Amino acid sequence: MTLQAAGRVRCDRTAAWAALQAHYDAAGRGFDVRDAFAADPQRFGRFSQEAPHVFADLSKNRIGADTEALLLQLARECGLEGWRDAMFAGEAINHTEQRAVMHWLLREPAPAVPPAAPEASGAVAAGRRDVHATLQAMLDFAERVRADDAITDIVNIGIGGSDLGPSMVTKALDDLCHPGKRLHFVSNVDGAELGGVLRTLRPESTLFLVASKTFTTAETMTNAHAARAWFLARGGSEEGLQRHFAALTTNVEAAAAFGIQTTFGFWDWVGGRYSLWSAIGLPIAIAVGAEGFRGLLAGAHAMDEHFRTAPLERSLPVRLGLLDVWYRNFHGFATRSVAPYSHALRRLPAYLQQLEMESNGKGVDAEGETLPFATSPVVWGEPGTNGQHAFFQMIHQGPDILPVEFIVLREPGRDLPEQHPRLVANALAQAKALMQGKASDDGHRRFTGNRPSTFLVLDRLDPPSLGALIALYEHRVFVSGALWGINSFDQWGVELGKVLAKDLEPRLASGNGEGLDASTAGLLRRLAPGG
Ligand SMILES: O=P(O)(O)OC[C@H]1O[C@](O)(CO)[C@@H](O)[C@@H]1O
Repeated sequence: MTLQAAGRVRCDRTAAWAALQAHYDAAGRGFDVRDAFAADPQRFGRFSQEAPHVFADLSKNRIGADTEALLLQLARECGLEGWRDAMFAGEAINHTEQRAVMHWLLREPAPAVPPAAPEASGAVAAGRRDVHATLQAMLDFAERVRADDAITDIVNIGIGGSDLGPSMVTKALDDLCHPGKRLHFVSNVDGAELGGVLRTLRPESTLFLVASKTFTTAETMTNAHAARAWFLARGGSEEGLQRHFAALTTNVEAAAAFGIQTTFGFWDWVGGRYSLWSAIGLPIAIAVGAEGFRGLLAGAHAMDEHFRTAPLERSLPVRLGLLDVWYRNFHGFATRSVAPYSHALRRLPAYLQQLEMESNGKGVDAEGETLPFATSPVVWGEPGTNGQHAFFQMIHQGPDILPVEFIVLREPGRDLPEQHPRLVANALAQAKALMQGKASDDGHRRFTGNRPSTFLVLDRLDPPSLGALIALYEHRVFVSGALWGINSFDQWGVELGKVLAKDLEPRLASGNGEGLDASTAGLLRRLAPGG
């Protein structure tokens, strides 16, 4: 599909792009957030945004009203609204794989269709028919596992999108998790991970979930076969396998060939990194129950509706996505640090790394033409306050500008709530210090300030708020990807390494480097037994 046929215009081919460059040269480069606050008493209100379950303060960023107006013009000239509507209409916007992009459909409440929803296309109508029956079957299964005292350990075997979402969410909702179920997530093909988990388990009290959209991913299949061998070697029977293994996949035939009959399916229109809302979310449903899982979906749906219906200038995913474009393409900021001030959200940065960098880490536009500008920032981070005692030195005083995104909960979690004010005060203090800086004659003690940050606030970390937060990030990635003119929904960049690993693995035994480059051949010899 050409960009033009899709009603899209690549950002650098718009009038707004040139206007933004001129605006950057004239005012953006030298923009000082402190001066902007002094000049505009309404700045906090102007640059904050309510969205379902999430409040965002963008006011400490290097943007003025004129910047945002131009960015919004850019979004309109790029055809963002049409592209967003195409996703919600079930068009095959993932054109390199000929697939619709409908993770949002998994979150629609059953059976109602939102009254203002656009006319359903074939893909949407078909999806609606399947989604709720599958969801109900999966939630019933989750409730049965929750009620089964004989099952104490659930092992999710999956990688990438079949691991990061459920792993992040179950940790985030730990306060609500079933106290009698231990969840384990095994992703790495390094046997140390599965081996370490298996050492703590008994086959009769363990449920393995083999989570793989394709059911072909080498790491997952290797670990699944090893888990099955472990189960059988410890007295488990082939019939027992049926009670102790379930598959979460779009490839039901491959799961059956593996010997698993209990399979919860999903569809090719759910991208791996967008799949925690599908059967891939089964570990979440076991942990927090059907009601909790439905709460997660409801929160995400509320954010979907916000994204689908809010005017661009009041849409939080749009405002954040535009800020990303402004920072990446005009200021040249190469990274965004994510700092959740919440131990429960400690895996959010890892989750976002896949969501953002696998979606928008592309160097060509939708037509395959090499892009003359940068795309996804490097997303990284650690929970606060830990990051403060590690890399915040560089964020405060290093020569690079590293925008930070703080995520803060108004209400404390279950444990030691009296420590919560200290946690929140630290987040506020970091954001303030970054912006304000500190004058000093001693360069070592000087803080230049004017260092940008965004502050996201959730009232509490419950399933709806978390669902909304994740959907917010999904749509924000959609926005910047739409402007960059790329396909945010494929991931061809992971393929080459997979193919080469297949060739190299058998060579490791002998160290045979024939036909390889000198470096790889040398390393092979060094890594071969006795090398
Ligand atoms: O769920 P699957 O098919 O095992 O894939 C796992 C992951 O591998 C990738 O295809 C590539 O790393 C991801 O996009 C995906 O989430």
